[in-house]
Amino acid sequence: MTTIRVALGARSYDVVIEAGLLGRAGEHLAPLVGKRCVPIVADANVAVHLETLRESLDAAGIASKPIVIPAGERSKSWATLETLTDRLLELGVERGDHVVALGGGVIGDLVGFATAILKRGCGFVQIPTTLLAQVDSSVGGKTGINARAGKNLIGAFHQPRAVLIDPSVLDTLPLRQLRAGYAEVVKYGLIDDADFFAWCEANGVALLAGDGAAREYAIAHAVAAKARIVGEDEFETTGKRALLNLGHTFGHALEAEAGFSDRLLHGEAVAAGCALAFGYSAAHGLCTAEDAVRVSAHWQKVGLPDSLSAAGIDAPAERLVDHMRHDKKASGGQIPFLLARGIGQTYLDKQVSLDDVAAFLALQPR
Ligand SMILES: NC(=O)c1ccc[n+]([C@@H]2O[C@H](COP(=O)([O-])OP(=O)(O)OC[C@H]3O[C@@H](n4cnc5c(N)ncnc54)[C@H](O)[C@@H]3O)[C@@H](O)[C@H]2O)c1
Ligand SMILES: O=C(O)C(=O)C[C@@H](O)[C@H](O)[C@H](O)COP(=O)(O)O
Ligand SMILES: [Zn+2]
Repeated sequence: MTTIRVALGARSYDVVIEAGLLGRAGEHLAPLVGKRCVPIVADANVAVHLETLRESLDAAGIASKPIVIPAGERSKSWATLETLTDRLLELGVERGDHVVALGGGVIGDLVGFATAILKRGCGFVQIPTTLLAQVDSSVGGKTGINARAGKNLIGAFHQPRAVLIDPSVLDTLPLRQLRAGYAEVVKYGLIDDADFFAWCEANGVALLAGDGAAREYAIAHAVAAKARIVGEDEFETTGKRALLNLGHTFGHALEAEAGFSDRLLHGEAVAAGCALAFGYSAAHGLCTAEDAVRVSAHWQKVGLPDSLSAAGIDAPAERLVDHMRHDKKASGGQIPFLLARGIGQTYLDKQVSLDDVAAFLALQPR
């Protein structure tokens, strides 16, 4: 068992990682929830894991109530948020209670936001069931839903009280989803850890093929990196946490263009976005062309998109740039971009001109 502390003063919590943990979740949750009934929010694709979790709570003498919402990105919406908060109110959830988010990043972001605003703040616990949620979204307290204008534009910082990660639940995750989550794993290497990127180059294929040791190593490494960065800049004010947004300004524009649908998953958009960020950096002499090629080559090797065309996006450059204007990092109309001086040397550049980004995007093959 690996335990990683997310150190945030009064909001600190542990992330526990262990194969088979779901079946022992009751023991871990008992000290938090006491004898209160636990609402568990999940989608239909994790029904088998919901059953294991409920049995484990039952064995610990804890009652639970499942709330099942539709799977997919479109559930990060006002409509689903309203249904969910109404249901939680019907169940009589109190501020001191803990709602469990059992699922991927969609469930985690939605439940996190619902509990941030329900009665002005209730407790929640993340039990992530996708690779993406295990290495990224379950940790750090970014919660929210999408707006018509773009991705994650409505939300709050609201930290979970605990995160329980059972890597063995990934056995039921479709390969496409595993790959998409892997993009956020590699992101940590690209940001500030060239050795970890090299580890991904050597072990990514095995990880995706089901190598349990590689999977567990990557999850623990990623969570430790995220805990460190979030611990330094919880509310994304100093620029440190913004590094976790590598590939996301491009990526969110691609997701918006795909209509937040299964046409392009978040992790796929992030992979293409990282390739574009490195491509842009190389085109401006910030990093070498070899670095950009290395990023693209890795995405190709593991079957992730490394370009607009590979992501299936043929939108004109101006429309992509229009999506970017809603970026939450914008300040005074200027959008900072995560660029790279090399692999593991990402930095926030506040001087990038959107005209220049549009010119770069216009040159990308459609
Ligand atoms: N809050 C953050 O810091 C943060 C970080 C990264 C991504 N995100 C958000 O996370 C979302 C993407 O999350 P995701 O990739 O987990 O997508 P997701 O939650 O839609 O899950 C992907 C699919 O896998 C299914 N599924 C989940 N676990 C499964 C399992 N064990 N077995 C079989 N099927 C399973 C789901 O039902 C869904 O169909 C995006 O909205 C993204 O913006 C948030
Ligand atoms: O935790 C963070 O900080 C991140 O940026 C992690 C990202 O992978 C994640 O997709 C996040 O939701 C993006 O946040 P946003 O504020 O750019 O929408
Ligand atoms: Zn992301």
